[in-house]
Order: sequence, then structure tokens, then C-alpha cells
Amino acid sequence: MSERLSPGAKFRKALINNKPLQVVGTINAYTAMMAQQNGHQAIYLSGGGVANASYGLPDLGMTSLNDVLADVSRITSACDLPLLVDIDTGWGGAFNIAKTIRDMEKAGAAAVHIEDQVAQKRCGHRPNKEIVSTEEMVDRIKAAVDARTDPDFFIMARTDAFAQEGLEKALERAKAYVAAGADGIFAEAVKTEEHYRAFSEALDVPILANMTEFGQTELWTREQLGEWGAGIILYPLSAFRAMNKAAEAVYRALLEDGHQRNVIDTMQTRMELYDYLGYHDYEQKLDALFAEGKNK
Ligand SMILES: C[C@](O)(C(=O)O)[C@H](CC(=O)O)C(=O)O
Ligand SMILES: [Mg+2]
Repeated sequence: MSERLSPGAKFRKALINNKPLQVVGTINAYTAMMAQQNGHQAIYLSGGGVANASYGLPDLGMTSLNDVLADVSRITSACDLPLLVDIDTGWGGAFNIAKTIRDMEKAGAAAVHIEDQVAQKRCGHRPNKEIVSTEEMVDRIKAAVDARTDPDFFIMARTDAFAQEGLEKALERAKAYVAAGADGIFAEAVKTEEHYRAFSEALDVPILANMTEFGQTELWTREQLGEWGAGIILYPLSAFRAMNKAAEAVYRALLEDGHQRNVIDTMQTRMELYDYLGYHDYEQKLDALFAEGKNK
């Protein structure tokens, strides 16, 4: 019999089985299926990604809990890999954060990360971020931890403190966040081997390394980050950025060339598209149903 694990338990199992665990951003249900069928063990829904892709907005805290939940539900309906969700600052005070956690669990998320920026948040790799006090962030974490119903639901604290306060203060905060119940630490926009090692040596929960492109951090390899103690490596928007560039080339070619022949090689074929969807199984069932109907 196959094990029936909760999403949170699946995420924890993936963490044990993969050291470090690569977690890939999937911007929608279809790319989640692609990630799974290509062998990934865990997926991510980016807050910036929801804002950009689903709403055409910048990553500045303008999307709501319900906006993100809609995308979470679409993804978890189509793919049973454990999903880590970016819940920004949790969308309000303690009651709101508790509701966020309950709704995320109900929507099938396995894990979330909540950050210590002010509500008027920015992308972690942009300048002039403001953060709340350690006490306020500790309250956020306690509200989140108290609200979960599945003890395996994974609650990660993200600290954006490094940019403003430096390594020592960021480490102090991370320790306080773990003491408050955080299951993992997202060390945002730290840069070097020394920084990653400092986080992983100071804490005995998994440390997330964010390998987002075109930001503050070099694109370190899985081997390097693993050696430096990272438990999770995040690629939040990598596939999304590649998809966008491919789409741009197609839109331009259609106008410039008047046809798509020069970009056809960059496209997924109809057959490839269908394979990920299991299209042919659906079609066979449909054929069988039609045949049954005719024989009646
Ligand atoms: C991880 C992140 O929070 C996201 O929303 O995907 C972003 C990624 C990015 O903007 O590159 C962040 O690091 O703030
Ligand atoms: Mg984000």
C-alpha cells in the first residue's frame, strides 16, 4: 500500500531524502506537472511570480491572500508534489496570519515562508527594504505556528535583515525565529560561502539558499551550497524567466518575419504538451465511452 502522507509530511520526507533539496518555482498547474514528471521532489509558488504572471503587478505586496490561494489551489489540484508557498508578510496581524496558515493548509500547501519585512514589502534583492522588529516577527511566527492543524505543515521564517543589519544581527534574528517555532530559515540575499556556513552552523533547522537570478547572490551550485550546509535550494523564477524570454522571441518573430518558422524549434510540440497532461488516456476513455454509447 502506498503511504498517505499529508503535504507537510511529504515536504519533510523530501527534505530528509534530498540533501540539499532543490525546490523549483512552478508558475502554474502545467509547469508543476512538468517539474514532477522531470523528477523534481518539491515545488514553489513565488509571491513575485503570482504578482507578475497572474496579475501583471510588481512584487510589492499588492497581491492578497485570496490572489495567492487561487494559484495554490490550481497547482495542488494538478500536482501532488509538496508545494512551498511564499506568503510574503502573512497579510496582516496575528488573526490574519492564523487565517493565512489555515487557508494554505486547506488549499493543500505543504509549507510556507513568512518574512520580516514591513507590509509595504519589496523583492528581497532590491535596495531600501524595511524590516519590522525582532519582537514583531516573533509574534508573526508564533501566530503561524499556533494556527497550523497538521504538525508537519512546515513554517519557514525568512529574514531580510542581512541587507540592512549585517550578518551578526541577521543570525541573532534567525535564532529568535527558530526559538519561536520556525521549522526552517530562509536567509534572504546573503552572498558568500561564509554567510551560508554561518547560518547553517548557528542553527539546526534547514537553511534555504535563494538562487534567484539577476539578484544579489551568485548562482552557486548544488554541490557548493550542500557543502556549506544549505538544506534547501530555491529557484523561484528560473523557468518563468526562461518562458518569458521564449515568449518575447515568438511575439517579435511573428511581427518581424510574418511567420513562426524561425522560432518553431523553441516551442514545445503538441505531442510533448499532451504527454505531460496524459491527454491520450483521456482521449481513450472518451473513445470507450462513445463506443459504449453506440452499442446500446
Ligand atoms: C523568492 C521571492 O520572494 C519570490 O517572490 O519569488 C523573490 C524572488 C525574486 O524577486 O527574485 C525574492 O527573493 O524576494
Ligand atoms: Mg517573494
